[in-house]
Amino acid sequence: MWWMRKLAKNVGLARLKHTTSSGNSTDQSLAIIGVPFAKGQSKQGVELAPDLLRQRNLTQVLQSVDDRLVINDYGNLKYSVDERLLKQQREHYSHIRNYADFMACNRALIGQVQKMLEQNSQFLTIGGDHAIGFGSVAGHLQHTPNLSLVWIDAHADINLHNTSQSGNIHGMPVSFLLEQLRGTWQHAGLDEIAPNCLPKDQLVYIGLRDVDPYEAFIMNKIGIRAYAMDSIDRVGVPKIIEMTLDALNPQNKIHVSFDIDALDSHVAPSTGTAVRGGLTLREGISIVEALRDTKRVQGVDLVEINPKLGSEHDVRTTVDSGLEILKSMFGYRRSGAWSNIDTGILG
Ligand SMILES: NC(=[NH2+])NCCC[C@H](N)C(=O)O
Ligand SMILES: [Mn+2]
Ligand SMILES: [Mn+2]
Repeated sequence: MWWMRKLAKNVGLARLKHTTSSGNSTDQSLAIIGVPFAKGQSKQGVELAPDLLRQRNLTQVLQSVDDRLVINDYGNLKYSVDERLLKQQREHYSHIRNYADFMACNRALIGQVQKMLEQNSQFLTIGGDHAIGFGSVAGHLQHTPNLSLVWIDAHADINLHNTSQSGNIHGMPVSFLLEQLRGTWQHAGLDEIAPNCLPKDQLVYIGLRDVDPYEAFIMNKIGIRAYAMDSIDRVGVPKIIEMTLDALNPQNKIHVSFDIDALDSHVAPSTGTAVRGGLTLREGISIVEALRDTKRVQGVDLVEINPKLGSEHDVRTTVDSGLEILKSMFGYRRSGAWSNIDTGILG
């Protein structure tokens, strides 16, 4: 920040350390991968979000939050569908939409996430629709088997291929990840592409308000911790955060999968399956701040921003909200940043 440097110079300060920083570690690096995947649902437009966020200066925005963070943008993910996946689709999964594309994209993403974590301390996956939550979390699990997952969403996205009413695979990624549900995808070869999976007690949902009957049945049956909007109303965000962190293994790294539709449609209108009565932006920020403050967040997804839905103003509002969430996720403090300033300015 030029004015701080100028101030430092004018007052003759010996050294002006970091002006805005969140952590004390020196080698923090964040990998970013865009996944322009839109075949998990039927509306065109979500594939434009990664490049739109870049146009809105995603890297610079995150850099301004933490000037020591090294940010590596790996561009947008590419994938190709092979005959084997087409065969799986034909023989077992033709009743859901775009299975082969889903698997091809997520297979590529699983490899990409592992590579990024070998080279960086954290990663951010930008969707695309939430179907890519599978590859992002599965890749994370292959690198870091002891992982906890916080899924912030209006929806549970835990449908099985034979319970989904829409056939949209963005409503199913969690069932590919959970130890207790993977067996329902027995023709998908999951043991090969993603042997490590998530035990149900390391998953917490926050923000639910549109859960399909079969999803509720499944969640209830296997006992999944879910803080839907009604619990948030009853006990408030601080208590929800406390219960979430109590539930998760304190030794584990954390993956935060943030579906923009978790936020209320006033602050995030440009999304394919908007549901009213959601989190305020402040509640969303509070939640990600608390998660960030654990210093255990290693992977983050931001999905379902659709720049083709709504007015220009709607799109701006939605992207702005997404950027605020990411800022807080990666270190922004609403109270200001001061802890690393050591100038001797007050003598
Ligand atoms: N990632 C999302 N926005 N998912 C919405 C899913 C909606 C519905 N439960 C379905 O399975 O089709
Ligand atoms: Mn979702
Ligand atoms: Mn959703």
